[in-house]
Amino acid sequence: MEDNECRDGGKKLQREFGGKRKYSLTKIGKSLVTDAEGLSYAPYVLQHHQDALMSVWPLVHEAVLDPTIEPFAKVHGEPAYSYYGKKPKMNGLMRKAMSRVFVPFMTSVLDGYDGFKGVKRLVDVGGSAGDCLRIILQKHCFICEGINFDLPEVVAKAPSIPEVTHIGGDMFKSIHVVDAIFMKWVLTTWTDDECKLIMENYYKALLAGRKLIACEPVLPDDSNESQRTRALLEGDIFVMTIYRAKGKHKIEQEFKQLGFSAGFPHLRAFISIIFTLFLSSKSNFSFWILERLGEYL
Ligand SMILES: C[S@@+](CC[C@H](N)C(=O)[O-])C[C@H]1O[C@@H](n2cnc3c(N)ncnc32)[C@H](O)[C@@H]1O
Repeated sequence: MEDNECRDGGKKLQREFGGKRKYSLTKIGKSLVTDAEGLSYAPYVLQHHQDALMSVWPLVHEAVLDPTIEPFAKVHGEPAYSYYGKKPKMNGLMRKAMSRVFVPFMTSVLDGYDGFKGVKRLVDVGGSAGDCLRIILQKHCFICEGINFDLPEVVAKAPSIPEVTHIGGDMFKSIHVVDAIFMKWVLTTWTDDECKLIMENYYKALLAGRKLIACEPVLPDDSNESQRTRALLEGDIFVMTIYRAKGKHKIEQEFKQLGFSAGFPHLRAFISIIFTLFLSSKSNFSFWILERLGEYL
């Protein structure tokens, strides 16, 4: 809560309660309390402050000086994805943390975007435990089958979800042929060359006229001091430190070039502002709808 808000709130309460000082939670404090939908930011805060992550931050400068250094792997001897896969407690906390982010995110996506129409088989690549897919299938009953595609060790622990098949694999090698590919928060952890490789595999897996729906954070062209830009850049630094030193957030033009180089000449961008991400800040996600050459209207 801003100082002014605190002072004004304090005065108001003193008036209302006959001069007696009363205390209440600030907006940020309230976000840590479980809401009516059973969600809270508390696991998100706890997840970001786990020892395994905190011990990596002091090495962030090394990754800036030399991007071949992976701070997480240097501290723990292996990359974050495989490390998390072996730690059920950490994985569980991350899932709880992410649910506070992806439930409002997916609700906002599905309220504002109708591009799933006509899709019968959908794959969520890097879908983790399949939670996003569950929300998509609940809203869009016309989708007959959802495939949650992630690393074998991740899907091995995924809970059973009606109409969802969990498939373990490697998106760098191949993925299943479907009507549409959904992907959220995946490209941002890979280099441009790796992103291109992933997207070329998607292109091969998609039949003519089908599409890739990519939901990724998009940086503004020019950096500024706004809370939104700061939150996006903070996400970029988080990825660099915890996941991949070479992974980076991109601006719109970079996404366009990437899609084009992987064979997707048509790109539509939908911008969604997700108010609830990163506590009080507004965060800007774009959905990049990449379509196969000339075959999709
Ligand atoms: C940042 S998480 C995003 C998870 C989910 N899409 C979301 O938005 O909450 C990236 C996901 O990609 C998965 N992943 C990493 N490497 C992969 C690979 N080679 N093939 C398939 N999935 C992979 C990770 O296991 C993880 O679940």
